[in-house]
Amino acid sequence: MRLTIERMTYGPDAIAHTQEGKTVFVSGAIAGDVVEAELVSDGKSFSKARATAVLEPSPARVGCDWPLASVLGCAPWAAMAYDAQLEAKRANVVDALARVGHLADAEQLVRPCEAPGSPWHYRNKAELAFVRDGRRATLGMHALDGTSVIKVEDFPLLDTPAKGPASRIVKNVSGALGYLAGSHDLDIERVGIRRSSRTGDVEVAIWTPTGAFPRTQACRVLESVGATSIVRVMTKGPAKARKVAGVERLAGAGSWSERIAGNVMRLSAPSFFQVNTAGAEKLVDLVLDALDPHENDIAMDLYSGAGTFTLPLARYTSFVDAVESYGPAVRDLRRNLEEARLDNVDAVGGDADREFPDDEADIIVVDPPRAGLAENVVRQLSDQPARAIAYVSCDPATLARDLARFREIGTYEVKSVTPVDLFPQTFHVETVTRLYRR
Ligand SMILES: C[S@@+](CC[C@H](N)C(=O)[O-])C[C@H]1O[C@@H](n2cnc3c(N)ncnc32)[C@H](O)[C@@H]1O
Repeated sequence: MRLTIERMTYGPDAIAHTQEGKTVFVSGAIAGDVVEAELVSDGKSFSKARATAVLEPSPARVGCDWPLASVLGCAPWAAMAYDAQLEAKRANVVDALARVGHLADAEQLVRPCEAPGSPWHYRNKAELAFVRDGRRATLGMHALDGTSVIKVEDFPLLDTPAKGPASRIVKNVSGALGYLAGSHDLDIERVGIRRSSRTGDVEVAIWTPTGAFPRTQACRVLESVGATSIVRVMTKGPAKARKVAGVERLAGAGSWSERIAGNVMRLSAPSFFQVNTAGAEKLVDLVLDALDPHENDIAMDLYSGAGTFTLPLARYTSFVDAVESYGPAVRDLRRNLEEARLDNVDAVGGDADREFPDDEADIIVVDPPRAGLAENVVRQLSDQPARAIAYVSCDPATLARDLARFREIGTYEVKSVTPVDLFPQTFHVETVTRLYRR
């Protein structure tokens, strides 16, 4: 079947229509391509297809030096020129606001997509799958089709120092664990690598179930990989709802630090931190710009994590109420505040809805996970006297739903939505929305 690709979805696929007008989600193609495609599934309202040949390439089609980009799930848009990626991300945000949030002025609200860093080598973190077949071990990434783990020794999305052992960290860790697997029953679920070219910190986190682990031997083989910290994160519970049971320091610092927006943040392996430091710094800029903090202000930071926005807000305001539900992140936040000598923050561990601060805030930042804000959090925020709310979101659809709820209640007006590209070569997009009190 010959298809002309119209646009990208908020996902790895692109969209085309058959001559009869049926929507087809096409993998392996980008907007502007004309492709030959084979049907993968044919549903009632839409079909799925896979491009088998590019008949006429899109003007936005570019070559990519990384051969694994098209097979791994981590760079599904790598065949698209970077400018076209930014435009497609903005279009997806407009589409979500219009379709999900029914915001008729979506096109006017959404600004051009910001591109704060390099389109490659931007990640401070690599998450690698570990699979064993007898004594052979593979450290790699899941293939786009989810059927296998492909060995990865070079990961060009990872921030890479020019020299030193840390420049080959993925290859080094792969070699070390492969060697160890030859003589030990290694029950490893995955391996996380965090690296900062700003602080020089490199952390290797080995995720395993609780129970026996050859820690002495693991330390010995990992000694020369170039890490400043090696930890074991122990997990328990059923596969789909695995919980962190504890973090054990195997060697070095036992945590990882990053410098961002004039602050140093120290993080334990399971705590959230944006994978793109330059991008996170742009978010801080946009949030501060939206909130315009004054020294007598009371600020609120819901879903604060380890303090990306809490620390700058604490420097510019008189007091910050921070709420974060994940224990290790709350501990990181308290330690980061202590090290920065900031004592004007109440760092509360708990759910943002149940632990919603009693204070009346002047300015508020919220940065929830993909699920967005609980309906009651929107209600509680709408009851606040704050002059401005900055809503940082990583999911355009839940953002759209929440903005529609803010509009319905009516105390806050949506002024603008700025997309920020923290995840080049992928469809993911972060946004900062400004809401001002009417
Ligand atoms: C997208 S992260 C943002 C963290 C932080 N603002 C940052 O930029 O590093 C979302 C955070 O919300 C936390 N979280 C998830 N559900 C929550 C809830 N119901 N109440 C409070 N925090 C929650 C997560 O643990 C995570 O740290």
